[in-house]
Amino acid sequence: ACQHRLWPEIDRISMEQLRYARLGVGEGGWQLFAEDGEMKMYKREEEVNGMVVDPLKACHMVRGVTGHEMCHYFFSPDVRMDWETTVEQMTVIETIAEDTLVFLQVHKRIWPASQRDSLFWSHMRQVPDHNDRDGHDIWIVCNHSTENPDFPSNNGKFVRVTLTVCLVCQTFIDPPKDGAQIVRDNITCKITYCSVVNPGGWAPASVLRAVYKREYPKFLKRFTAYVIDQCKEKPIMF
Ligand SMILES: CCCCCc1ccc(-c2ccc(S(=O)(=O)CCO)cc2)cc1[C@H]1C[C@H]1c1ccccn1
Repeated sequence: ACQHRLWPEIDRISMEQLRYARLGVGEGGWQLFAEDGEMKMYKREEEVNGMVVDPLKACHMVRGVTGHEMCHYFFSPDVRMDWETTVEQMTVIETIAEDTLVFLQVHKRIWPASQRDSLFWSHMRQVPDHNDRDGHDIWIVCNHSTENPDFPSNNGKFVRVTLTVCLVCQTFIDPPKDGAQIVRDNITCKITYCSVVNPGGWAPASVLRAVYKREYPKFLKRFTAYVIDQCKEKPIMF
């Protein structure tokens, strides 16, 4: 992977997104727009050329899974269609490394806008976390739009969205008493999910904001429930 032409960009954007995810929501005009238990969703209202591109930041605490497990299932193409209900087709068009893939996805049409597709590299990485006392690493998956001459955007069929997404997960362990073995009940995963999606072509602001408000909470709730369900009978992947 390190000699691939995209590697410098992949490395830079992944680390930029890690820093961005770890910034609090206290400053920068974030407004809380959805809450569900431990999940809090914030957005900023932004437009580019009259198109809504509202950045989103979701913070969540999930008990019983590790950050490695969360990122593993988010990254894996094999299970993508099990939890990603807003995607009609998903293809891995390039394998840059075992932790770095290029996806082409056709998204379900959102009436009255035209149907979208997305083409992005996806990179998963473990990052040592220096200021974490119990020394548990951070796992991140970063998805960022890219181009590929074999799959030109706006090929007449779909409008190509551009996106940058990151899922940053940190595992916290509440060690059991008397040195007993760690079980899932002793584990909590702190999740920060950030996304900026440019719709790629005009779509009514009211439609987009309504879709974002409906789809993002559903998406994150469904994904985290999926991972909890997949992991509960399996040995812990730290
Ligand atoms: C007129 C609609 C314009 C934009 C539609 C659109 C496309 C892709 C995406 C998107 C692309 C990737 C990701 S991911 O986290 O990398 C996982 C892999 O699939 C997530 C969401 C979002 C939206 C925006 C609707 C919004 C929306 C939000 C959550 C689910 C579905 N739709």
